[in-house]
Amino acid sequence: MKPVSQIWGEKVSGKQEAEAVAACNTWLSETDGEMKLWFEDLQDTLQQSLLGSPKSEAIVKVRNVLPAVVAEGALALIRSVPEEDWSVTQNSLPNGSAKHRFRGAAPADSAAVRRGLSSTGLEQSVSRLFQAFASLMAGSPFTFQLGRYTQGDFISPHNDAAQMEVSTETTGKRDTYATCSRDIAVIFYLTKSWDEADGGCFIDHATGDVYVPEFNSLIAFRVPRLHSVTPVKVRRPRYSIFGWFLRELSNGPCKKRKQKGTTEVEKFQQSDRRHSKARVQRQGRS
Ligand SMILES: O=C(O)CCC(=O)C(=O)O
Ligand SMILES: [Fe+2]
Repeated sequence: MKPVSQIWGEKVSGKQEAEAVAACNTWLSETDGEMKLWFEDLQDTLQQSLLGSPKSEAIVKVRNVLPAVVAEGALALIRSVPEEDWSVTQNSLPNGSAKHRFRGAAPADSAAVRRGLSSTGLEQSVSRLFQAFASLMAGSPFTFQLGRYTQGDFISPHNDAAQMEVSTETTGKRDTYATCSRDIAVIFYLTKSWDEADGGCFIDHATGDVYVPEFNSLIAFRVPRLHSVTPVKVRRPRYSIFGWFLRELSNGPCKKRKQKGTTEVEKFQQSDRRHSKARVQRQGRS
């Protein structure tokens, strides 16, 4: 980590960032302690409002999702992701997906998060963060990733509906795969002092409501739901953790993968590797 970094006009002390990351890691690793208690209320709120009967039509917004010091650590963590790990995604999907452009990093599904927990450094910290969010809907398979929108980035109206094959469990060296559809979308915002005038606002097309990304808050909703992100107007990055809780469609998990490189995370990782390779070549490293 740099001793003092200048990030789009924000002075950040490397020491403060390192301390925030350490506090975040400590809290997240206490799975049976404070974190579990902290998330209990949030779990109830989300599960009752999104899974209750009749099916909820509302978007749930929750403030102060993490203790303040942990949220600071999560922001420091996302800022410390190396530039080459951020992959641009823009209208590259052949399935007629909505127009969009933003950067994503560290995509992970349920099994990838479990594997990441036994690694070290940034990968472990990010996995812990994803695991914490995953506990909000314990038992559901999921996919999460880090998001970064900079000037001009956006997503045009779309409803998030998609099906995918994800690895849901790891037993020994073998992953179990299942065909899933997105069921609940969650977006956790990590950018400070963001105004409507900065763009990058979440628009709910069902109601016309505008959600300005608010530091340490999340929104969640049932998929499908038409929404968009307005173009970011400032150079300052808009950071988020976003993803979906999934519903298994197949009759029981499929034990064997159909084809190498077919899961959503693998596709992303392949494009990420191409992207990193291009950068490494440009930088003249071997
Ligand atoms: O970041 C947001 O506010 C929404 C992101 C979104 O809609 C998506 O990634 O599908
Ligand atoms: Fe979306």
